[in-house]
Amino acid sequence: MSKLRVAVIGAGGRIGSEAVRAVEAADDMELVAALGRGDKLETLTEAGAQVAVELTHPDSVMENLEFCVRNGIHGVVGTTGWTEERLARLNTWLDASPSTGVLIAPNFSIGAVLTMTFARQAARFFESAEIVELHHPNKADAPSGTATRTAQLIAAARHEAGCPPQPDATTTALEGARGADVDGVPVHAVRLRGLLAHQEVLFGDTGETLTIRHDSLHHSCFMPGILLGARRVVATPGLTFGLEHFLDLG
Ligand SMILES: NC(=O)C1=CN([C@@H]2O[C@H](COP(=O)(O)OP(=O)(O)OC[C@H]3O[C@@H](n4cnc5c(N)ncnc54)[C@H](OP(=O)(O)O)[C@@H]3O)[C@@H](O)[C@H]2O)C=CC1
Ligand SMILES: O=C(O)C1=N[C@H](C(=O)O)C[C@H](O)C1
Repeated sequence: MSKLRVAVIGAGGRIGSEAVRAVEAADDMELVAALGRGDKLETLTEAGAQVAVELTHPDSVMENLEFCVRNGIHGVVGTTGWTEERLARLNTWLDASPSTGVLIAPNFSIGAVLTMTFARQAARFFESAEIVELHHPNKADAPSGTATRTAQLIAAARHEAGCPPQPDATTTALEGARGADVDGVPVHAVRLRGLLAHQEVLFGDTGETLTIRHDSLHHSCFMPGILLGARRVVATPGLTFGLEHFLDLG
């Protein structure tokens, strides 16, 4: 069987360099291009890439994806900074290239995906929910893509269940003291040397709290998700948001 022809964009970065090694080590894949900043996107088409793994920066991802989708190259995207407006633009490109698939995964680690799933399940049972995400200080965006997605899932589950807004008697506060408001869920971002990527989802109700915590300790934790995404996206046209859709979680 022929190998899947995979390229990595952002190949010199923290996660990109790990992804290069993971693709090279996968028996069913061939690394056909490894692009850094300033490299020509045409390298992807010249190399015959079927899938591009995009791990760059929120300022770069849109231009890279537009090129990929326009040229029928499937995308596996870990880069963060997604907004409704950006997703709408991406969907417009995908509409014009209907056999192309793009997976955007706010987090490729299985533990983080499960954290989001468990948080969504727990959301309707507790009056209060807050998120603390903790990352290395080189991270460009806050709150993290994972925390934003987790908050959106919690908010949607609470809305579906008819939960009222969370209790919060704060009337005076320093700016930022109550975190960022993501669909009514406060999200607090810590940036600390020594950390990689960590998240606590805190739920509270009368007489009890529930904390779901996940820790990414090494970039290798993202690799099984990236490789799975590359294998599945080639047969999944359109936009898939979240690795959970490829995990058969039930
Ligand atoms: N979904 C997930 O599971 C994960 C997602 N991420 C996300 O991935 C992204 C990258 O993170 P991280 O590796 O820590 O960041 P880094 O800054 O370490 O790496 C990004 C790399 O991309 C390069 N780059 C920037 N723009 C381009 C471009 N247009 N073309 C090619 N290369 C480019 C950078 O080059 P230069 O240094 O010259 O700027 C750098 O080498 C972030 O958005 C992060 O949040 C990270 C981990 C897991
Ligand atoms: O920048 C990072 O490091 C990470 N970014 C992603 C995010 O914003 O959620 C995934 C993970 O948290 C690591």
